[in-house]
Amino acid sequence: MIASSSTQSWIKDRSGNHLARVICLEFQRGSSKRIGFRMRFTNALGSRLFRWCSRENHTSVRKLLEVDGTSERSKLLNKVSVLMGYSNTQCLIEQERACRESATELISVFKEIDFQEISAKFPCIKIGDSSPIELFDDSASMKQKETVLSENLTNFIQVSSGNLEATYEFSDKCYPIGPPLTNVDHLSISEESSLTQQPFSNELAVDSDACQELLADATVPHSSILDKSIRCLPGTTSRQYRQLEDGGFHTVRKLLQHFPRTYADLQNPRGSIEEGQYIMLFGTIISSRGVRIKHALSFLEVVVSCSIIENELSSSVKSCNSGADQKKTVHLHLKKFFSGTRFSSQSFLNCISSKYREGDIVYVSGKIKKALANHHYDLKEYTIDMLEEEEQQCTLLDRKPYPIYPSKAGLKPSLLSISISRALKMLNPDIDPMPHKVLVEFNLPNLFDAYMGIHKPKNLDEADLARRRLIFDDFFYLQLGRLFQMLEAVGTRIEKEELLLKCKNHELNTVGDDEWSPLARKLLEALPYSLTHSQLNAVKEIMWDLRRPVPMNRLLQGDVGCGKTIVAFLACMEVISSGFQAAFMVPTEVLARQHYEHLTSLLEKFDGDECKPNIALLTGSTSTRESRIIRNGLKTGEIAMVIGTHSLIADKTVFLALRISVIDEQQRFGVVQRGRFNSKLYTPSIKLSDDDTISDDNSDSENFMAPHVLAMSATPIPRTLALALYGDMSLTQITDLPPGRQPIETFALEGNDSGLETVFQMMRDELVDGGKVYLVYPIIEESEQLPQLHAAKADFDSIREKFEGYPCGLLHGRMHSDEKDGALSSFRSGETRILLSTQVIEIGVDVPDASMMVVMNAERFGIAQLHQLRGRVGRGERKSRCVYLCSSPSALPRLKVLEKSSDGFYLANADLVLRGPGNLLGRKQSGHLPEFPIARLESDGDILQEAHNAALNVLGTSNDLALYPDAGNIATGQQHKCEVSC
Ligand SMILES: Nc1ncnc2c1ncn2[C@@H]1O[C@H](COP(=O)(O)OP(=O)(O)OP(=O)(O)O)[C@@H](O)[C@H]1O
Repeated sequence: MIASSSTQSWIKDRSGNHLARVICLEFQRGSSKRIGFRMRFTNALGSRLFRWCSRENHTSVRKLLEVDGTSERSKLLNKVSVLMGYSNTQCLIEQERACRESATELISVFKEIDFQEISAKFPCIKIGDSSPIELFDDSASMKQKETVLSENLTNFIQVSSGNLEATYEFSDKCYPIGPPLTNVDHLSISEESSLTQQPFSNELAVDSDACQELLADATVPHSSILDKSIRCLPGTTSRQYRQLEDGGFHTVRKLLQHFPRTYADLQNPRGSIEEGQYIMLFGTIISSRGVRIKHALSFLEVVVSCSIIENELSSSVKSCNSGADQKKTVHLHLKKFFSGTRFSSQSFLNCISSKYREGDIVYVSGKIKKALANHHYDLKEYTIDMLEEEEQQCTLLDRKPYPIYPSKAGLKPSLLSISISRALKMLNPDIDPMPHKVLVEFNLPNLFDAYMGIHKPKNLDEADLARRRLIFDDFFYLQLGRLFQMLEAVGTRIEKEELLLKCKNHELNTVGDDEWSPLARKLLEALPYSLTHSQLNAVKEIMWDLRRPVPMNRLLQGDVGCGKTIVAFLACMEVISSGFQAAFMVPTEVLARQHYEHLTSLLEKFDGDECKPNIALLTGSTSTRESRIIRNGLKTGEIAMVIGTHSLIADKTVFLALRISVIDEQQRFGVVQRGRFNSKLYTPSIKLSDDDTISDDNSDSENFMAPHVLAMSATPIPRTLALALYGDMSLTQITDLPPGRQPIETFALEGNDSGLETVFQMMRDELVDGGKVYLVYPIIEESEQLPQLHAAKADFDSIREKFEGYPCGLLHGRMHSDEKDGALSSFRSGETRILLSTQVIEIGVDVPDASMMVVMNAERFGIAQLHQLRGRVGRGERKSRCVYLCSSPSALPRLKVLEKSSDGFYLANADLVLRGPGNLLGRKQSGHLPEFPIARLESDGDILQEAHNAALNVLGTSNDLALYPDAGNIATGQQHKCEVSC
């Protein structure tokens, strides 16, 4: 295959040192000819390239990877080496070796430098992959620093090759200050990269020894113990080291940051064991055997005996001691089947069964299936953790919470747990770089106690406090980094202090309504209502952003029905008034049409046609001919604003001069889609010809500026957490509802016959009174698997019969878009009075006089979703009602929460409380915050606020952090944490 020049430059751009090392490794393994042990090629090169090209959608490289078979893989290595600029693989390997020899030399130079002294003098912050930001910027110390560094490094730089200099970044901007060991590790032992294997394993041993010496050096700051290679863990075999490194655990810190997913209660639960139940129990192995069933089938059976307390009331076994606790022993059978002749040999079976010794204490979890004998159960989909270390068994005896670790990269939780225990033993109590004052002020444990508390808690409170501290760290360094970067951009001390004050006070920068553009003012006048106080503030704030010569990136957040749409429309009018274009993207066609009709009706009220902007609607169901006309209009600038769905991000949609993109309900769009939308909007809009003068007073740079982005969301997120969540987005919140809104009366009822009858009567009353009713269903058609669920289509006829005289409509996702629009507009116009719908109406649908909603099988929806659905009623001045019907009484308590409150924030928290702390440290809960492994979106806003305040205080007392010499260590040592780009 002849690689194109784009493939070549693509690979060159990414090759760096990593790829060269991977090639060496693969080559070494693939050509190993040890007798009886021919090592195979690994997949490291393939997986690395594959990850890159899938991320960047590079098809020609992907094709390059489509090789298999040993000889093919050696060809692949050769090909990639050539693309990287070497003559062949051999040549690459020789150069790499030379490089490593120089690296050993570098280590000896490092040894002579007093890094602690340097880093204490010149602390720096390093966030993610960014270059270190120096915290000391006065020129005198700069000179001093340069002298120190140059004196120490001149020797080395003279002997090192250019290649090496580039690799280790000895440039003016990037000094090897801060904990040097991270860099030394980087050179010799392992990298914080996801390389699956290390090349030159023999040489590694040499480098590793050299590094161990360095690590033991007394000048090393304590916190850098955390950055030691895991190869310093005592009692770990080299196979385990390899496994851990392959799993991404290269340093002690990485290992300690593998947090438990939950804690098991060491008292086995009370109650009875039931079929299908998922249990977690401690017990003792009483037998383990490998059994051959036939020549190619065998199984391993481990029997675990567990003792549980069974309460008389919940027991199926009768006892004469009414109400007393009974201790009962149950036997759990854990079976694993093997097929294949090589798994049926006696030696294999002996080997696997000997791994589970009689008397070993284990922790098992899985699903219960009754066995034939009394008190015997099969455990399906099980996991078994051995409590191998004495310490773990003590935990059991002391009845402390037992941490359960998630597996990672195929590593057994037991290996992780043991390695973590060993890492904890190595920790020093003074590893904490956080200023002591901060810990006292926010009542936080130190880092040592936090790691101990999260991995070996004495009780759940201690685990929770530890978790708090670790979340605080994540947020604190992020805030410190961000604020510090902001301050760096500002010149004098007074300006810096002013900026900090502004951050503390959230001071508003606004443009008064008398200064708005004529179009925005006309739209304001056309409204049948006046804006609420926070709507007005939001518009003023946005207008201020729109006037600045840098692109706005703002999130407009407000509860359902608070009136975000008009705020966004006004922003669009402002840019259209200056001759630019606006794009308004929404997640559904129904919503796009609704916004389009709403805006056109407002524009119709403008006097005189000449100033009315040209608005278009572009969705997936717009006909090809019409789309072509609209796209052409956008390209020529004839159309000033387009409202639509994903079609707006299609490649063929090109704008002449796009200046603002509004993204409604932005959480509905994936990050990738949003990114695509932004980048798409950035490029095509710059194609202006020489005579395309948009506005006399716009400079060229303004015309070529990327568009402003205004994202809208009704998701109730605490302000502070939203700041972390949406990175560098500014936040505007609408906190009040339009006047005249009446609270929605809410009822949660059981959907049995009498419940349904009550609801139907309420509906009848509402219809007689002139209201309109939504009936919301979880599914469209009846399902055999879920017979308890009501279905929209199936109920349609019976509802029509029941409410004769009141026309009914049907709306669901499988309908054609014309039919959907028809159903919604009939309901809006009053032609139909009852609308049977699925949750397609959840987002944004606005029928102000809809006055009642009934949600069938409400237990199928989340609380936030039910709150959004309820927001479809009560959008006008009419008193509205909402009824949640559930199919089982057990769901009622959850729904009753909605009866009590209509505050989105309160409900988000209540949801959390109701779900219980269960998966306390689970990643799932923090789905929105991938950068923060243990922070929870719903509950940890206050920690972020505290971290924000702490960072402000730290920078307030010392703008350049000179008073916090440890800050350099803080920041560099914690660089892995601040992976969010700032
Ligand atoms: N200041 C106001 N006074 C009276 N009515 C208003 C005001 N602002 C908006 N409205 C009306 O309130 C209703 C809801 O507004 P809008 O659709 O913009 O809400 P939203 O914040 O987008 O809600 P959702 O998140 O549910 O989509 C609309 O009918 C709108 O015309």
